[in-house]
Order: sequence, then structure tokens, then C-alpha cells
Amino acid sequence: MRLLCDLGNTRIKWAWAEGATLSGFGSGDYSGVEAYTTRLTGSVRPTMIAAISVARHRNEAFVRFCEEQWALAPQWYPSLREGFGVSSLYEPPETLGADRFAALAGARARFPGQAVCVADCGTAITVDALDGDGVFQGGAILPGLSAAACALRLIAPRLTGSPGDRFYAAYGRTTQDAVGGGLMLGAAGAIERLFRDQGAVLGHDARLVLTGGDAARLAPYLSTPFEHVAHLTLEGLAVMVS
Ligand SMILES: Nc1ncnc2c1ncn2[C@@H]1O[C@H](COP(=O)(O)OP(=O)(O)O)[C@@H](O)[C@H]1O
Ligand SMILES: CC(C)(COP(=O)(O)O)[C@@H](O)C(=O)NCCC(=O)O
Ligand SMILES: [K+]
Repeated sequence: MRLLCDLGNTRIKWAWAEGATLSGFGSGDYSGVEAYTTRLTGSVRPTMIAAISVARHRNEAFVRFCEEQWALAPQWYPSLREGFGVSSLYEPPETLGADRFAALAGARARFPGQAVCVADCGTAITVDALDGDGVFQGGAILPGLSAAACALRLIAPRLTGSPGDRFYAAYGRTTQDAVGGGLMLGAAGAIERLFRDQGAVLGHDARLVLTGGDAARLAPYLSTPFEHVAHLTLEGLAVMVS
């Protein structure tokens, strides 16, 4: 079995792949001595390790871990101009985050021939336009929920706390609720606006797909129809290795 890993800025996510079939999904953060390693230690030896990373400073410890655990070096999958059904208009194409490219490859495989807007709600939120011919038309990057909360706290220390798991209205009556509503509705509104404007290059039958660590938390705030695909980036990486 292959081990697929996605090193994001907040967390590493992984899955085991047998062909296109994924199982054993896991995730871990980078706290302590790279806390994720305790969850992967003792796993069966993968036949190969495929990885993408947008957190270059985490790569060295990851490579060392793979070497010590399984005597294997991960194979890295960067963004391409062309490949796996995706043709990228990003300039230069290799500067597109590898997670964004993999998610597009995942979208192409899951929804062949269809226009898809991929909203990946992680450390950053990326909203990417993939047309029905597989052309990546471009996208947008904005702060993710935790990043936005953290930035507010840093610059305006009275704005403590970060959004919890309950539903926030647009009319918060405490600082906490006002920040919670602003962050959640702001992010959801931004995704919907970007999706709407991407209609100009995607056509109006495009589908909206949400993925990433905050997708489930943002889902109740969207009024546009969408699909939640929890592991789209790893699905794309599975396509890229097979
Ligand atoms: N167990 C968790 N640990 C850390 N963040 C989590 C967790 N579950 C959900 N999140 C949320 O998911 C976001 C990170 O999403 P993720 O897609 O893993 O990001 P990245 O790919 O940038 O590392 C965080 O900003 C946080 O709000
Ligand atoms: C935009 C990102 C920071 C998102 O990363 P993430 O939130 O998944 O950690 C990452 O895809 C990245 O570093 N991209 C490189 C810049 C670009 O895509 O233009
Ligand atoms: K990501």
C-alpha cells in the first residue's frame, strides 16, 4: 500500500492508497516532536510514500521520520503546467501550491468533464476555478478562519477568542459573537462571491466543492448549493501516483 501525505501549514493529512481506493485517513499537527509521528509509527511499511507540501519548513522532519520508520524517501509531487487532466494558466505554474494542484486533479477525476470551483478551507482559503475542459483558470487566496482570528488578535488585542462550533448570526451582541459572525459569514460570503464571479469563466452550471479542515464548520453558512468532499487533495494525489 502507498502512503499519501499532504503537508499543510497547520496539519499533515494522510491516507493509504491501493490503486485509487483510499482508506485509513489520518491527520496530525506539528506540535511537540511533530505529534503526527506517534500516529504513523508502527504502521505497515508502505510500498512508497507520495507527498505534497506547502510547508517547506516541515519537510526535513518528515523526510527524517520516513527514513527512520521505513527506510524510504518520500516522492514529492509539485504543481505542473499540464498533467492529470489539468492544464494550468497559473504563472509560473510551479508557484501554484501543490495542494491546490492536487485538489484540482482530484476534482477532475471525481467530476470528469465538469466545471468545478474548489474552495479549500485550510490555513488559507483558496477558491480555484477549473473549467469543463480541465483548464485551471485561476483562483483567489484569503486568510482561513484560524489565520483571520489570529491576525485580529495580534493587531487588535481586545478581539480575543476564536469562533467556536455554534452558529453565529450577522448581528453579534458580544465581541466574541461579532468576531465569530464576521469570520464565518465573511469567509462563506467570500467563497460565494468568488464562485459567482468565476461563473464568467466556468459557465453557470459549475459546481461548488468545499474541502479542507474548516469546510464542515463553514458549510452551514453557505446558501449556495455545494458538495463537501473531505479528502479531495488526497484523492488528487492518489490520481497523481497511480
Ligand atoms: N484537529 C484539528 N487541528 C487543527 N486544525 C483543525 C482541526 N480540525 C479542524 N481544524 C481547522 O482546520 C484548519 C486547517 O485545515 P487544513 O485543511 O488541515 O489546513 P492546512 O492544509 O493548511 O494545514 C485550521 O485552521 C482549523 O481551523
Ligand atoms: C495558498 C496556500 C498557502 C494554501 O495552503 P494551506 O492553507 O493548505 O496550508 C498554499 O497553497 C501555498 O503556499 N501556495 C503557494 C502560493 C500560490 O498558490 O500561489
Ligand atoms: K490544504
